[in-house]
Amino acid sequence: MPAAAPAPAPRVLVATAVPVERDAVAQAFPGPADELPLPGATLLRLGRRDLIAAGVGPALAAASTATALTAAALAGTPYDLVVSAGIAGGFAPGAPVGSLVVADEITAADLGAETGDGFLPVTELGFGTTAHHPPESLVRAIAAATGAAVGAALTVSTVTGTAARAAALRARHPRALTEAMEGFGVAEAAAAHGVPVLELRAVSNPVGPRDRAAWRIGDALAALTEAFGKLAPVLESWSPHEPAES
Ligand SMILES: O=C(O)c1cccc(C(=O)CC[C@H]2O[C@@H](n3cnc4c(=O)[nH]cnc43)[C@H](O)[C@@H]2O)c1
Repeated sequence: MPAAAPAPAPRVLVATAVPVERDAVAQAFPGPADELPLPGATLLRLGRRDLIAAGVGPALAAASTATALTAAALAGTPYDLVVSAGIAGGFAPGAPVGSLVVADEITAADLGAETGDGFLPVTELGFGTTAHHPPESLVRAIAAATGAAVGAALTVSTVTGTAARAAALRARHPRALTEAMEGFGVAEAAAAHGVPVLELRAVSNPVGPRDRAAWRIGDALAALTEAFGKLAPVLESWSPHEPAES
Protein backbone atom coordinates (compact mmCIF):
# COMPACT_ATOMS: atom_id res chain seq x y z
CA MET A 1 0.00 0.00 0.00
CA PRO A 2 1.42 3.46 -0.84
CA ALA A 3 2.39 5.61 2.14
CA ALA A 4 -0.21 8.21 3.10
CA ALA A 5 0.60 11.74 1.95
CA PRO A 6 1.93 13.89 4.81
CA ALA A 7 -0.65 16.23 6.34
CA PRO A 8 -0.28 19.80 5.05
CA ALA A 9 1.23 22.31 7.44
CA PRO A 10 -1.44 24.05 9.53
CA ARG A 11 -2.88 27.34 8.30
CA VAL A 12 -1.86 29.97 10.86
CA LEU A 13 -3.10 33.51 11.45
CA VAL A 14 -0.66 35.74 13.37
CA ALA A 15 -2.31 38.85 14.82
CA THR A 16 -0.07 41.66 16.01
CA ALA A 17 -1.25 45.07 17.18
CA VAL A 18 0.76 47.35 14.87
CA PRO A 19 2.53 47.03 11.50
CA VAL A 20 6.04 47.21 13.00
CA GLU A 21 5.28 44.05 15.02
CA ARG A 22 3.74 42.35 11.98
CA ASP A 23 6.86 43.17 9.95
CA ALA A 24 9.12 41.78 12.69
CA VAL A 25 7.21 38.48 12.46
CA ALA A 26 7.26 38.57 8.63
CA GLN A 27 11.07 38.83 8.64
CA ALA A 28 11.19 35.28 10.01
CA PHE A 29 9.30 33.94 6.98
CA PRO A 30 11.31 34.64 3.84
CA GLY A 31 9.58 34.48 0.48
CA PRO A 32 7.09 36.48 -1.52
CA ALA A 33 4.13 38.01 0.29
CA ASP A 34 0.66 38.74 -1.07
CA GLU A 35 -1.52 41.50 0.32
CA LEU A 36 -5.22 40.71 0.74
CA PRO A 37 -7.49 43.59 1.72
CA LEU A 38 -10.18 42.88 4.33
CA PRO A 39 -12.72 45.26 5.88
CA GLY A 40 -10.68 47.26 8.39
CA ALA A 41 -7.31 45.55 7.86
CA THR A 42 -5.00 43.95 5.30
CA LEU A 43 -3.70 40.39 5.44
CA LEU A 44 -0.11 39.68 4.53
CA ARG A 45 0.00 36.13 3.12
CA LEU A 46 3.27 34.19 3.34
CA GLY A 47 2.57 30.64 2.27
CA ARG A 48 0.24 29.03 4.81
CA ARG A 49 0.75 31.89 7.28
CA ASP A 50 -1.32 35.04 7.26
CA LEU A 51 -0.19 38.08 9.23
CA ILE A 52 -2.47 40.92 10.29
CA ALA A 53 -1.83 44.19 12.13
CA ALA A 54 -5.10 43.90 14.01
CA GLY A 55 -4.97 47.13 15.99
CA VAL A 56 -4.20 48.21 19.55
CA GLY A 57 -6.50 47.09 22.37
CA PRO A 58 -8.72 44.07 22.90
CA ALA A 59 -11.79 45.37 21.04
CA LEU A 60 -10.13 46.27 17.74
CA ALA A 61 -7.90 43.20 17.91
CA ALA A 62 -10.97 40.98 18.39
CA ALA A 63 -12.86 42.66 15.55
CA SER A 64 -9.97 42.39 13.07
CA THR A 65 -9.17 38.81 14.05
CA ALA A 66 -12.83 37.81 13.73
CA THR A 67 -12.95 39.40 10.28
CA ALA A 68 -9.91 37.41 9.14
CA LEU A 69 -11.28 34.17 10.63
CA THR A 70 -14.66 34.66 8.98
CA ALA A 71 -13.14 35.53 5.59
CA ALA A 72 -10.98 32.39 5.71
CA ALA A 73 -13.90 30.19 6.73
CA LEU A 74 -16.11 31.58 3.95
CA ALA A 75 -13.31 30.96 1.44
CA GLY A 76 -13.23 27.32 2.54
CA THR A 77 -9.68 27.67 3.93
CA PRO A 78 -10.18 28.02 7.69
CA TYR A 79 -7.25 28.62 10.01
CA ASP A 80 -5.95 25.83 12.25
CA LEU A 81 -4.32 28.17 14.76
CA VAL A 82 -4.36 31.85 15.72
CA VAL A 83 -1.31 33.47 17.35
CA SER A 84 -1.48 36.78 19.20
CA ALA A 85 2.05 38.21 19.05
CA GLY A 86 3.89 41.41 19.84
CA ILE A 87 5.67 43.38 22.50
CA ALA A 88 4.55 43.50 26.11
CA GLY A 89 5.29 44.70 29.58
CA GLY A 90 7.01 42.05 31.72
CA PHE A 91 6.46 41.32 35.42
CA ALA A 92 9.66 41.08 37.48
CA PRO A 93 11.49 38.86 38.05
CA GLY A 94 10.12 36.21 35.66
CA ALA A 95 9.96 38.30 32.49
CA PRO A 96 12.88 40.74 32.14
CA VAL A 97 13.15 43.18 29.24
CA GLY A 98 14.25 41.37 26.07
CA SER A 99 12.88 38.01 27.22
CA LEU A 100 10.21 35.95 25.54
CA VAL A 101 7.00 34.58 27.05
CA VAL A 102 4.54 32.01 25.70
CA ALA A 103 1.20 32.01 27.48
CA ASP A 104 -0.40 28.94 28.99
CA GLU A 105 -3.28 31.20 30.01
CA ILE A 106 -4.59 34.34 28.30
CA THR A 107 -6.41 36.37 30.93
CA ALA A 108 -8.63 39.45 30.79
CA ALA A 109 -7.25 41.24 33.85
CA ASP A 110 -9.53 44.27 34.00
CA LEU A 111 -12.81 42.85 32.70
CA GLY A 112 -15.18 43.12 35.63
CA ALA A 113 -16.38 45.49 38.32
CA GLU A 114 -14.64 47.49 41.01
CA THR A 115 -16.35 47.14 44.42
CA GLY A 116 -15.67 48.44 47.91
CA ASP A 117 -14.15 45.01 48.60
CA GLY A 118 -11.95 44.95 45.52
CA PHE A 119 -12.16 43.81 41.91
CA LEU A 120 -14.78 41.29 40.75
CA PRO A 121 -14.07 39.45 37.48
CA VAL A 122 -16.87 39.41 34.94
CA THR A 123 -17.44 35.70 35.59
CA GLU A 124 -18.45 36.52 39.18
CA LEU A 125 -20.98 38.97 37.76
CA GLY A 126 -22.49 36.06 35.87
CA PHE A 127 -21.11 36.83 32.41
CA GLY A 128 -18.73 35.35 29.87
CA THR A 129 -15.20 34.19 30.56
CA THR A 130 -11.92 35.73 31.68
CA ALA A 131 -9.39 33.18 30.46
CA HIS A 132 -8.46 31.06 27.46
CA HIS A 133 -5.96 28.20 27.50
CA PRO A 134 -3.68 27.46 24.53
CA PRO A 135 -2.96 23.81 23.65
CA GLU A 136 -0.57 22.52 26.34
CA SER A 137 1.61 20.41 24.06
CA LEU A 138 2.15 23.30 21.67
CA VAL A 139 3.03 25.69 24.50
CA ARG A 140 5.61 23.18 25.77
CA ALA A 141 7.08 22.67 22.29
CA ILE A 142 7.35 26.41 21.69
CA ALA A 143 8.97 27.01 25.06
CA ALA A 144 11.52 24.28 24.28
CA ALA A 145 12.25 25.63 20.80
CA THR A 146 12.51 29.31 21.70
CA GLY A 147 13.56 29.36 25.36
CA ALA A 148 10.41 31.32 26.20
CA ALA A 149 9.17 31.38 29.78
CA VAL A 150 5.68 29.94 30.29
CA GLY A 151 3.02 31.73 32.33
CA ALA A 152 -0.14 33.79 32.26
CA ALA A 153 -0.41 36.66 29.78
CA LEU A 154 -2.65 39.44 31.04
CA THR A 155 -4.73 41.60 28.70
CA VAL A 156 -5.66 45.10 29.88
CA SER A 157 -7.30 48.14 28.34
CA THR A 158 -5.22 50.55 30.43
CA VAL A 159 -1.44 50.23 30.49
CA THR A 160 -0.13 49.92 34.05
CA GLY A 161 1.80 53.01 35.14
CA THR A 162 2.33 52.61 38.88
CA ALA A 163 3.97 50.12 41.23
CA ALA A 164 0.69 49.86 43.16
CA ARG A 165 -1.26 48.74 40.09
CA ALA A 166 1.46 46.27 39.11
CA ALA A 167 1.36 44.80 42.62
CA ALA A 168 -2.46 44.60 42.56
CA LEU A 169 -2.39 42.74 39.24
CA ARG A 170 0.24 40.32 40.51
CA ALA A 171 -1.74 39.74 43.71
CA ARG A 172 -4.80 38.78 41.62
CA HIS A 173 -2.73 36.86 39.04
CA PRO A 174 0.36 35.37 40.74
CA ARG A 175 1.34 33.46 37.57
CA ALA A 176 1.29 36.57 35.37
CA LEU A 177 4.43 37.14 33.32
CA THR A 178 3.24 39.74 30.78
CA GLU A 179 0.80 42.56 30.35
CA ALA A 180 -0.36 43.59 26.89
CA MET A 181 -3.56 44.84 25.28
CA GLU A 182 -4.72 42.36 22.63
CA GLY A 183 -4.33 38.70 23.61
CA PHE A 184 -7.75 38.17 25.19
CA GLY A 185 -9.53 39.89 22.28
CA VAL A 186 -7.71 37.69 19.76
CA ALA A 187 -8.49 34.63 21.91
CA GLU A 188 -12.21 35.48 22.12
CA ALA A 189 -12.39 35.69 18.31
CA ALA A 190 -10.51 32.39 17.93
CA ALA A 191 -12.76 30.67 20.49
CA ALA A 192 -15.88 31.86 18.64
CA HIS A 193 -14.54 29.99 15.59
CA GLY A 194 -13.40 26.94 17.58
CA VAL A 195 -9.77 27.59 16.62
CA PRO A 196 -6.91 27.11 19.12
CA VAL A 197 -4.97 30.20 20.16
CA LEU A 198 -1.47 31.07 21.34
CA GLU A 199 0.01 34.26 22.72
CA LEU A 200 3.71 34.95 22.25
CA ARG A 201 5.23 38.14 23.62
CA ALA A 202 8.65 39.77 23.65
CA VAL A 203 9.14 42.01 26.66
CA SER A 204 9.86 45.67 25.80
CA ASN A 205 9.41 47.25 29.23
CA PRO A 206 8.83 46.36 32.87
CA VAL A 207 5.24 46.49 34.17
CA GLY A 208 5.29 49.23 36.78
CA PRO A 209 5.93 52.96 37.13
CA ARG A 210 5.76 54.76 33.78
CA ASP A 211 9.27 55.23 32.38
CA ARG A 212 9.43 55.66 28.61
CA ALA A 213 13.24 55.87 28.75
CA ALA A 214 13.34 52.24 29.93
CA TRP A 215 11.59 50.95 26.81
CA ARG A 216 13.56 48.62 24.54
CA ILE A 217 11.19 48.24 21.61
CA GLY A 218 13.95 47.48 19.07
CA ASP A 219 15.34 44.67 21.24
CA ALA A 220 11.87 43.23 21.75
CA LEU A 221 11.10 43.29 18.02
CA ALA A 222 14.41 41.55 17.29
CA ALA A 223 13.53 38.90 19.90
CA LEU A 224 10.16 38.44 18.20
CA THR A 225 11.78 37.86 14.79
CA GLU A 226 14.23 35.37 16.28
CA ALA A 227 11.43 33.55 18.12
CA PHE A 228 9.28 33.15 15.01
CA GLY A 229 12.31 31.84 13.13
CA LYS A 230 12.62 29.05 15.73
CA LEU A 231 8.87 28.59 15.89
CA ALA A 232 8.33 27.91 12.20
CA PRO A 233 9.33 24.21 12.27
CA VAL A 234 7.31 23.65 15.45
CA LEU A 235 4.18 25.10 13.87
CA GLU A 236 4.73 23.22 10.62
CA SER A 237 4.92 19.86 12.37
CA TRP A 238 2.06 20.57 14.80
CA SER A 239 -1.12 18.65 14.17
CA PRO A 240 -4.22 20.46 15.37
CA HIS A 241 -5.73 17.45 17.16
CA GLU A 242 -5.96 19.01 20.63
CA PRO A 243 -9.50 20.38 20.99
CA ALA A 244 -9.96 24.13 21.27
CA GLU A 245 -11.01 25.22 24.76
CA SER A 246 -12.98 28.17 25.94
O1 LIG B 1 2.80 55.84 27.29
C1 LIG B 1 3.01 54.90 28.05
O2 LIG B 1 3.34 55.03 29.24
C2 LIG B 1 2.86 53.53 27.53
C3 LIG B 1 3.27 52.47 28.33
C4 LIG B 1 3.16 51.15 27.85
C5 LIG B 1 2.64 50.92 26.57
C6 LIG B 1 2.24 51.98 25.79
C7 LIG B 1 1.73 51.77 24.46
O3 LIG B 1 1.13 52.62 23.86
C8 LIG B 1 2.01 50.45 23.78
C9 LIG B 1 0.84 49.61 23.70
C10 LIG B 1 1.11 48.45 22.76
O4 LIG B 1 2.24 47.70 23.17
C11 LIG B 1 1.86 46.58 23.96
N1 LIG B 1 2.47 46.82 25.28
C12 LIG B 1 3.79 46.96 25.45
N2 LIG B 1 4.09 47.14 26.74
C13 LIG B 1 2.93 47.12 27.41
C14 LIG B 1 2.62 47.26 28.79
O5 LIG B 1 3.47 47.42 29.67
N3 LIG B 1 1.30 47.18 29.14
C15 LIG B 1 0.34 47.00 28.20
N4 LIG B 1 0.61 46.87 26.87
C16 LIG B 1 1.90 46.93 26.49
C17 LIG B 1 0.35 46.52 23.92
O6 LIG B 1 -0.09 45.23 23.62
C18 LIG B 1 -0.04 47.51 22.82
O7 LIG B 1 -0.14 46.87 21.58
C19 LIG B 1 2.34 53.28 26.26
